[in-house]
Amino acid sequence: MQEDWLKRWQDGRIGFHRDSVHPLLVQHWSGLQVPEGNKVLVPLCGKTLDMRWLTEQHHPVLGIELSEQAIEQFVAEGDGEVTRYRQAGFGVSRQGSIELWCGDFFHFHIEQAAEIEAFYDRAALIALPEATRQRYAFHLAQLIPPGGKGLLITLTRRDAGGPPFHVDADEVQRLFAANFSITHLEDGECNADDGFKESCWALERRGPSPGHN
Ligand SMILES: C[S@@+](CC[C@H](N)C(=O)[O-])C[C@H]1O[C@@H](n2cnc3c(N)ncnc32)[C@H](O)[C@@H]1O
Repeated sequence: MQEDWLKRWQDGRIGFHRDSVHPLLVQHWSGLQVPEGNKVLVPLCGKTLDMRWLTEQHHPVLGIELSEQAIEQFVAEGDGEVTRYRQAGFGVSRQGSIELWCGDFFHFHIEQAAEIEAFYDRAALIALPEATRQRYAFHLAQLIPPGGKGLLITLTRRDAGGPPFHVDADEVQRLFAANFSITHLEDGECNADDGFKESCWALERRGPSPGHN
């Protein structure tokens, strides 16, 4: 699966990439009331421009992406000096207040996530096959502190293909309800060509349960 993603970047088959900021992010981020200065985790970030928009809202961003090519394209398309260093087995590229960690999201652990307070997932969960989505939801919960908030954009589709994979409201509940409170924000329009329909969710990491030490 990881090889497939690297190959996609090599071949330029990146139809998921948008050349403008995602409208659901612009519409719903402020409603989460994430304080300025809080660092936002963007798992499976590709080279999304949404990360630049988040920095314009005064959030430092930490993106994690398998493909070095994606990261190189992102920084080349941006402004400003790039600093590169290694940390915890990842190659990190920093440009302004965006740091991009090159490697497997599942190898990024809580020790590296100390400053993360929020997250943004567009086309990360839905990029993963069913068996990996449970692991993703659990891993994400380990990285977000109690009270931390995030915006999640999922997708449903008429057929059974993927990626992007079909993730419906029941699955969002199944995956996240144990660790997050979930608010459904909006369903987008169904695209007449491919039958894809996006949905947007606000998640808030639950605190430790009463009596839990
Ligand atoms: C569908 S794309 C979405 C990218 C971005 N979120 C966007 O909205 O444009 C999924 C991305 O996740 C990356 N990826 C897949 N599996 C990964 C993993 N285990 N760790 C880090 N990145 C991964 C792929 O290389 C690809 O760039």
